[in-house]
Amino acid sequence: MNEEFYLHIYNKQLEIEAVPSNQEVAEWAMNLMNLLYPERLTSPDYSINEIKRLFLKQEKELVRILNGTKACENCNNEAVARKIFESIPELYRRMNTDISAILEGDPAAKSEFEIIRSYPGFLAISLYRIAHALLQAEIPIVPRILTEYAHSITGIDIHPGAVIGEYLYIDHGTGLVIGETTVIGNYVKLYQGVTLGALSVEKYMVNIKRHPTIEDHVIIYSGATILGGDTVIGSNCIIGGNVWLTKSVPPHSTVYHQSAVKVIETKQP
Ligand SMILES: CC(=O)SCCNC(=O)CCNC(=O)[C@H](O)C(C)(C)COP(=O)(O)OP(=O)(O)OC[C@H]1O[C@@H](n2cnc3c(N)ncnc32)[C@H](O)[C@@H]1OP(=O)(O)O
Repeated sequence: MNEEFYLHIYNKQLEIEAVPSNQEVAEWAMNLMNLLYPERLTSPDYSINEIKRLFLKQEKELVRILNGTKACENCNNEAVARKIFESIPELYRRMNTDISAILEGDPAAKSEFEIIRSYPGFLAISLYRIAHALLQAEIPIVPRILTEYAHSITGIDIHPGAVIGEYLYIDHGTGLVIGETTVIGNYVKLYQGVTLGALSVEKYMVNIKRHPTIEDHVIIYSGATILGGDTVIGSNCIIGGNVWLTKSVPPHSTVYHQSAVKVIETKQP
């Protein structure tokens, strides 16, 4: 490597926005999850006072993260963190609706404990819900770091800008992508490989609704792709596996391809 290369890296350092490391952001969120769901820990036995102290510690840690985020240097970070933590009971209530949706919808789910401990869908939704609250408080960059952390450990990519109702059920979830301007109602079920995306992706579309709206009680089976900001999947629809949809669908519809698979028995020699 020559001097020019080292100089290039050195100069890049000077331009970098001060933002706490991705690891610090992820640790903060996972510690919050451990507090909200002590089922995630081995035999926790905190007193009520210790629980209060730990929540306060998390709030202060958020202030520290926000103070380290240069783009937000004029924000009142104490007030922002206070507001976020005041909304934690409501976030927790919403997360619990997601647990109920999984427990009631998935024949393989045996208990809340199992969902809290092992379901990637629940973890991804929970981290999205925290990130969405941070985004609503106009905190820069940190929400996206958080959902991309969730993406890296679960394979589920939910943009923090998506608006998602209660009782979201994600089963398996690997390869699920929910774009920035998606709107999802209540009691929606999503399976692995579903894409809620933009019809085409161009930079000028930055402030345009590019991703679909999914109304209440819709089931979208594995591998389905639903595209476009004007595409509305009406309530109580079932979208079959691998369906490719760029148009709206009226409520109570079932959408699936006709099977193109032919099974031809080959004669034994
Ligand atoms: C681990 C896990 O289990 S994760 C969950 C994975 N499972 C899924 O994602 C389920 C996906 N299910 C589907 O897509 C279903 O077909 C549904 C729910 C949309 C519709 O189900 P049904 O109304 O029962 O339709 P049915 O099974 O009778 O199919 C009717 C015909 O359409 C075909 N068909 C149905 N869905 C599809 C599809 N997604 N793609 C291609 N062909 C399909 C069937 O093969 C059948 O063809 P045939 O008449 O030539 O035999």
